Amino acid sequence: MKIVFVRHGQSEYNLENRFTGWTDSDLSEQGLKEARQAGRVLRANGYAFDAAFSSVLTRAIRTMGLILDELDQLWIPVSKSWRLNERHYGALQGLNKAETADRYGADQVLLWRRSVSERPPALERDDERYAGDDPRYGNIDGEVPLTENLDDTADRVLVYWNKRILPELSAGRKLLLCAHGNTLRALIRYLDDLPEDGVVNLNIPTAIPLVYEFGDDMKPVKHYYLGEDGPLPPGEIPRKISPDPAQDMPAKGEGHHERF
Ligand SMILES: O=C(O)[C@H](O)COP(=O)(O)O
Repeated sequence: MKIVFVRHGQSEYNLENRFTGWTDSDLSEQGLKEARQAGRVLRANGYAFDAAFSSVLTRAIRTMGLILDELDQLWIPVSKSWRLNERHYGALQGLNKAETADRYGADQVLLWRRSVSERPPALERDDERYAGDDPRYGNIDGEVPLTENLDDTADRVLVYWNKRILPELSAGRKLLLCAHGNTLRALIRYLDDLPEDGVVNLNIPTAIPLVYEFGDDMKPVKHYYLGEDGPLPPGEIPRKISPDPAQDMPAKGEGHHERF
């Protein structure tokens, strides 16, 4: 049983090095290319899907569409849920990451970005960035978040994983999930039972298909990133020039890859 995880291609906010979270920043030109390339990689490896899942944020939906287009599979059932949205970045949303580090210190910004328990300052409900009035969140059970840490994100992602994705996966359907850096970190932390320092050092590159294979007990047995010629050897993730410093961390920051 297999599921392919894909972080969306580079977004406009990624390009501008801004905290994004629930802001609906679309793919940049580069991100559009990356998403199509992810589709071509999957096609070159003979992948075809029975169903696909994404968040309700445009960058993930568009990435999913471009991948399915490359696979000539735009027709398969797709499901979108706010539960797969990026971690809510609170009042940091829209701010430049480097300027925020200058203002609050790099250590504080690293905690906001990578710790599992640290919540960024919360948004106020009267802030124009508050998502509560957005019709796409009309069916949310509970309140639209004002900020989240990685544990909060995991709580809502795992409800969807257990209720919607796991049953399809265990029925043998081949699935594609297009989501976000921190949504995928939260999910992978759970699937691989990563310790806290493992997840702090876990960075997910944009638009590189990450395959998870499961055994009959629905525990992951194997995972690997895909390149055009098949699974990439550990540590050989295509490194992209990214304006987002976290995506270009040296080997020390690639804890996840060491686990292959
Ligand atoms: O929401 C964001 O800003 C990005 O998608 C992920 O950002 P991070 O690397 O700062 O967590």
